[in-house]
Amino acid sequence: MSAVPQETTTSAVRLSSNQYGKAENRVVRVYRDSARHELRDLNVTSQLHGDFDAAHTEGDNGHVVATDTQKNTIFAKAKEVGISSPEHFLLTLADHFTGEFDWVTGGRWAAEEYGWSRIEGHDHSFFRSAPEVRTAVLKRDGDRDHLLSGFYGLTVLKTTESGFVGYPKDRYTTLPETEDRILATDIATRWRYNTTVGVDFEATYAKVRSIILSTFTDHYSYALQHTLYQMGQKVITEVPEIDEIRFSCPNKHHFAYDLERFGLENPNEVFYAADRPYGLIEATIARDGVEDAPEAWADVAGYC
Ligand SMILES: O=c1[nH]c(=O)c2[nH]c(=O)[nH]c2[nH]1
Repeated sequence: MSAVPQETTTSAVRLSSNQYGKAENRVVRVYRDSARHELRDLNVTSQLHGDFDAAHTEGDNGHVVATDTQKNTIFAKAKEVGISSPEHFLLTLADHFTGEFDWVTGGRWAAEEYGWSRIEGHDHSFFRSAPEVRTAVLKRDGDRDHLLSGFYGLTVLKTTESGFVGYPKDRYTTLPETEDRILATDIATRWRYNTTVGVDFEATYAKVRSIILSTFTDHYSYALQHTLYQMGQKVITEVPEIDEIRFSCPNKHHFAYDLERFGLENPNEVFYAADRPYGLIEATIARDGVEDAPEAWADVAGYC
């Protein structure tokens, strides 16, 4: 039997949003201008927006700045411009790609930074020290920039000055009220700058981190929700360049272990640290009167 040629049909489609680039370039910049070396350790992703229609629809790569070229540019800029902060480095990349290629109208550049400290003050030996990973995401669309900074993985715990009472009780509620419990969480946060001009990103990062940590300690927490709100309120109050801050924080439950079975009292001294399930508390605190900017957050995975 001879095969009957099948008629193939193609649905009418159009190319909608697209972006492309090189993800997770692990660039380490060492400054060796003196015997006392400095170090920045980043994981950088570059993705371009613009007129790449023909590449998708025609197979014409005339506009496709190769992802390999984007990778090389990241390493070249680490040498030429240096890395004074993740945010400044991303702005450098954005200026380069939008300046160099007419059809590149914007993009998304993201970085994570890993913190190192000197081993006993040593000139050129370091240990990975920062408990948190610092993050930055820059989205450029024409002449509009959206810049998010943040961190994740900063684990904090307080052994008292936290409680949880007053919640509704129904037939499925078993949780006893407590006015004295452990409060522990891994802080993940991102904040949105209202400008990229004239900001000292290093100082601002240190300030926000410090506000978040000191706020965790400075009040009686009625719930993790209550604590996140206070952290956000303080950041927005004290940092005029920030209009919005988001938190995503697990409530890392610590249950007082039942020692009565062994004839022992346990006045909040011995706990079982459960790893799952965990409460997941997320909140955005925004400056009053300022419009939301959903496009700034569009490509951020999860809540923040
Ligand atoms: O800080 C808390 N927030 C909650 O929403 C909650 N729910 C719960 O069971 N424990 C807690 N703790």
